[in-house]
Amino acid sequence: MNSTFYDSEKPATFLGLLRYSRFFTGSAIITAIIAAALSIAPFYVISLIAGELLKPTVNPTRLWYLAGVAIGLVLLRWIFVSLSDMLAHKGAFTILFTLRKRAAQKLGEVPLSFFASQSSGKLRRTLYDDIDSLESLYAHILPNLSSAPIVSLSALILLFFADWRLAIIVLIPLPIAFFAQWWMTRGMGDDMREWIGLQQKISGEISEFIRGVHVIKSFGLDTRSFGNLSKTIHIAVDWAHSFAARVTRSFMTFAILLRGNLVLVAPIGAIFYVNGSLDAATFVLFLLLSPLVLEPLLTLSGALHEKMNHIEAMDHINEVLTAKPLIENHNSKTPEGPYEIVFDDVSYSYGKRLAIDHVSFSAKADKVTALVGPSGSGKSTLLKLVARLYEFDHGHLTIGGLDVRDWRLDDLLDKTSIVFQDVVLLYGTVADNLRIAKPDASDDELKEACRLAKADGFIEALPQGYDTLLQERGSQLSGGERQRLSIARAFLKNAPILLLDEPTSSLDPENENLIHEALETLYKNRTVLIVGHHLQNLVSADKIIVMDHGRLAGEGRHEELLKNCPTYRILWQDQLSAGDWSLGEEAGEAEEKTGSKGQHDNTLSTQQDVLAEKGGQS
Ligand SMILES: Nc1ncnc2c1ncn2[C@@H]1O[C@H](COP(=O)(O)OP(=O)(O)OP(=O)(O)O)[C@@H](O)[C@H]1O
Repeated sequence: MNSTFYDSEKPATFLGLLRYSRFFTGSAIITAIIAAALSIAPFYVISLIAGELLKPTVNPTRLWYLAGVAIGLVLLRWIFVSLSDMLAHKGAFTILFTLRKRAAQKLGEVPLSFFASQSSGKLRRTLYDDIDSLESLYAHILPNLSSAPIVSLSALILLFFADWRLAIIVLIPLPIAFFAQWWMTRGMGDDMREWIGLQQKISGEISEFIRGVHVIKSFGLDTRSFGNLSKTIHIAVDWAHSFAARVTRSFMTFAILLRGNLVLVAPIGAIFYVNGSLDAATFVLFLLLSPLVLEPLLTLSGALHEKMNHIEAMDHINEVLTAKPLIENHNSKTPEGPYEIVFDDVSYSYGKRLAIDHVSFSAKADKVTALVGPSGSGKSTLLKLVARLYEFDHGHLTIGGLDVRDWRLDDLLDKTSIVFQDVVLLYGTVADNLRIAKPDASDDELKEACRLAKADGFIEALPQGYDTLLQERGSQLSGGERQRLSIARAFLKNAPILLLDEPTSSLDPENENLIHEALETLYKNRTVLIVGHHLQNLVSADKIIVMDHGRLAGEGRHEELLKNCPTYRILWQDQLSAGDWSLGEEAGEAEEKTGSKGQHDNTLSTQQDVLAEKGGQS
């Protein structure tokens, strides 16, 4: 992650990217220019043949000779065209590959907040479509652009040498065509931007559609219910029709005017021929070459249209390439531990939305600190700040005495195990997914970690056990199974800092108890920061931090908070009510029980105990 093979944060430019493939693209341009020069030569030879044929006595040997030369030149031109095409494609794919690698490297360096500001559809379009679209630039447009002027210029020079009067006639449509083109394409740059914006919108909405299709189905709705997507597609189709009509009109006018020079050259050349001021061979040469003088301008015009697309694509690519990476201080020495985590007046906003508001607290080394609070109060954000997935805006955050921004990122990730609510499983086997936590883990280590995480049972029941290929995002596993795999990863990694964001949120009560036993083992001698909603599972935490609307509402042990922290008391009471029993007597029972369970009771579930008792009684 630390090694960069490019200038980080520098935007890419069309010319700058050529340095990734100097040899191939340079050779492609040279061979395209040679091919262009060769494309004029056969016409000259053909005009000589025509002149020969119009002589009173035809020399067959010379005719055969000239025909042979013309065919040879055509063949030679095709060899250079093919060579140029092959080299240009090699060059283009080298550039695309390097650019994609550069973008992927940058995505690995930016904080998670970068992804929050981009829709996944847009990002995918940038990495795939926008980068792919540059292929036509380097493989086709660039060689064509380099050779087109050569064809024009060499044909024009030849014609000026042959007859300067008629050569001027050849050029007459040029200013008229340019004026017409400019007139008809005014304001199209903005239209193009609008078009690209529409495409991005569709791409984003398609991603939403795919992500949300199960919700649509589960509510018995059909695809017509995706009003936004279909509305955007209809707007895009109407827009594309009217835009295509405008582009076609302007392009056709330009093309007709440029190709129209023959309309002037043929009659005026005929007059010159009849009055004897132009010989037959030269006249034929003009008839053959006149269209070629201005025709390459059509290539140039097409390339300019394409360039608008490419400018837009390059803007998107540069949004990724110039994104600010996380700053690393490579000189700092990673602390050896113990790893106390201290928030000192820390604030963080998602854009303009303040999520953490001047929060200060410490999570003692090798102790369990629980983060609780109403939904949206900022608990998960605090965990993400510790793992530096987001960069806090204000205050200080230290781990083991060192500012988190001074930690080497690799070391920080190395010392931290994270279990999130949304478990990310990648395409690969169960074992591959586990080894993300420890690439060199032996099979026995995998099995031991899974045993501790209570994941061994279901893995062994899979068709190929640890070698079972997981479908996309592990969709053949239940939420609880995916979560247990994630906990197994934490066991495997064996890091001294443990960040858990509702690790048991997808588990049924039976599994939840099992996992809590497993987690108790995992907690030993680690600094643990755990976000949880089920307070009854957290009452024996060494410290509980209560968050409310991004602020610290209280801190301490369960009993202290029940007395001193209204937010906590409300949360606790809400949970007792949600447990389907009244707050009166039984809530009191629960509190009493909590108090009586002592400071280091490992069975964390007060409410479950009470409920179990209720079950036993009934
Ligand atoms: N990526 C994001 N972009 C914008 N706002 C966000 C983002 N993630 C979270 N927020 C907002 O920040 C605030 C804190 O969110 P956070 O997820 O930290 O809360 P939480 O206490 O963990 O919530 P929950 O218990 O529901 O998981 C919320 O108001 C949330 O809407």
